[in-house]
Amino acid sequence: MEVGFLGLGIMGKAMAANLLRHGFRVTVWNRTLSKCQELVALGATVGETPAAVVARCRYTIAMLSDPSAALSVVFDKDGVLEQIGDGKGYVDMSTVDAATSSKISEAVKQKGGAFLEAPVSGSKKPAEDGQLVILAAGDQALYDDMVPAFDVLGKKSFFLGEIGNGANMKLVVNMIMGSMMNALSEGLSLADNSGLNPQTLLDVLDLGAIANPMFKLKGPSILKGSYNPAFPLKHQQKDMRLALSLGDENAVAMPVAAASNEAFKKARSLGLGDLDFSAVYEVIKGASGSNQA
Ligand SMILES: NC(=O)C1=CN([C@@H]2O[C@H](COP(=O)(O)OP(=O)(O)OC[C@H]3O[C@@H](n4cnc5c(N)ncnc54)[C@H](OP(=O)(O)O)[C@@H]3O)[C@@H](O)[C@H]2O)C=CC1
Ligand SMILES: O=CCCC(=O)O
Repeated sequence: MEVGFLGLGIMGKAMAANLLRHGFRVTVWNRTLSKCQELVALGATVGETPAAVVARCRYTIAMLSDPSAALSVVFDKDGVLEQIGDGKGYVDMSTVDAATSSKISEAVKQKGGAFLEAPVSGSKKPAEDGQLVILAAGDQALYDDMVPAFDVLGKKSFFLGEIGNGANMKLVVNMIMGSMMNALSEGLSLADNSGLNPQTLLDVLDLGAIANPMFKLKGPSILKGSYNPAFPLKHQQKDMRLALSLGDENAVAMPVAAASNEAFKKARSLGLGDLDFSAVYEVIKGASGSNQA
């Protein structure tokens, strides 16, 4: 199977490499074109523009930072829309809001193409290991065509029906995750400021009812002050913002998420946006005057 891949950031690079390892022929494009070279070394071909990739491939996947990037790659000059048409499918796996996804879907369909939104749960390591959870919605025939690729990229795919359901599911999941990261950070800070050993707190958490892979993975690196980005904080804040907007639309009160969003915004304002989202701990620690170095 031949696929195009647009966007070779933390996630896109790992996902495209995974497809290549599993025998897919992959044509890649990235805004910063030089980043394509690592994938060329693994056997990829480069398309000079999104349009060139779509012209070459029946199916094209995108993994881009945010709604503005997702729209730009489709609608701008040399974008996806210039070459999408009958018999071609476009699959956007970026985390965006339903309105962005619908706009892209309508435009692609108007040109005769098929569109699927398919954001993912899981970060850099699951992307490298093909262990993502895929939250697809939109064109069911395109979903069926993409199953071989989704089986390589993920451990489980959901088809959630109409456009917007995948985007919204992803935003709900990340809203919960962002709030949990804030709760963990407050807990670590409280333990530290109460004279407890934060590592012992992590050990206790890991044995109880709220044990989870995220606390287990991020807790120890937070205590080391190590925030090498797997999921950049600026993207987590974008997801909190989009989830809160979904809450506004549906009149759902989300005070916990709103407070968490403030902490992520503060972290961004302090220049922590490119670090891992667990760096929000630095804001919470700072606010409480932690004892920890
Ligand atoms: N990292 C993670 O753990 C996860 C991330 N996600 C979501 O996946 C998406 C990608 O995340 P991630 O790989 O971490 O992000 P990165 O910041 O590492 O990569 C972002 C990608 O988007 C491209 N891009 C940004 N702006 C534009 C633009 N205006 N036009 C064209 N391309 C653009 C970047 O190109 P360039 O290289 O030129 O800057 C890069 O390829 C996001 O929506 C994120 O929320 C979902 C699950 C997990
Ligand atoms: O959107 C990013 C999600 C990160 C994760 O699921 O670990």
